[in-house]
Amino acid sequence: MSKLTLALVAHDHKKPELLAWVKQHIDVLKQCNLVGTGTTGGLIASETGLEVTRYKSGPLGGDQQIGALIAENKLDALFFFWDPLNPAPHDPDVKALLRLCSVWNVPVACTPATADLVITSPLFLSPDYKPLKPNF
Ligand SMILES: O=C(CO)COP(=O)(O)O
Repeated sequence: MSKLTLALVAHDHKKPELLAWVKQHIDVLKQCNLVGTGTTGGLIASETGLEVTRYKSGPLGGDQQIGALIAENKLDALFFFWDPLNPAPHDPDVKALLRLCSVWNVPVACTPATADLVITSPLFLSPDYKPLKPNF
């Protein structure tokens, strides 16, 4: 069975929440290929020992690199704890990344509660479950 590829991304004020969530679900996450934006990926790798492929930091293009994975059908889910209370200089990139999840029907969780529900779904690791992909 091929491993799922998951992206982990958090804005600065949300990084502690994402780190706590990763630690809580480490047994499932260990079974997946993990990618992340630069700072988030580095933090998760150093704090948990998980292997994380790191792209550029979000403001420097990391969100767009993850968006490219989605457009190439190489990402199975995005866990993106974005910050609703602080403006980001790269807000258009954030919006573009979330938009591509909708375009390509990629599961995206933006809060710990949603992320809990996604990762504990019986469908999550099921080899029989493949989300429908649009037929462009
Ligand atoms: O800005 C981000 C997502 O929009 C995250 O980038 P970092 O992981 O490099 O902080």
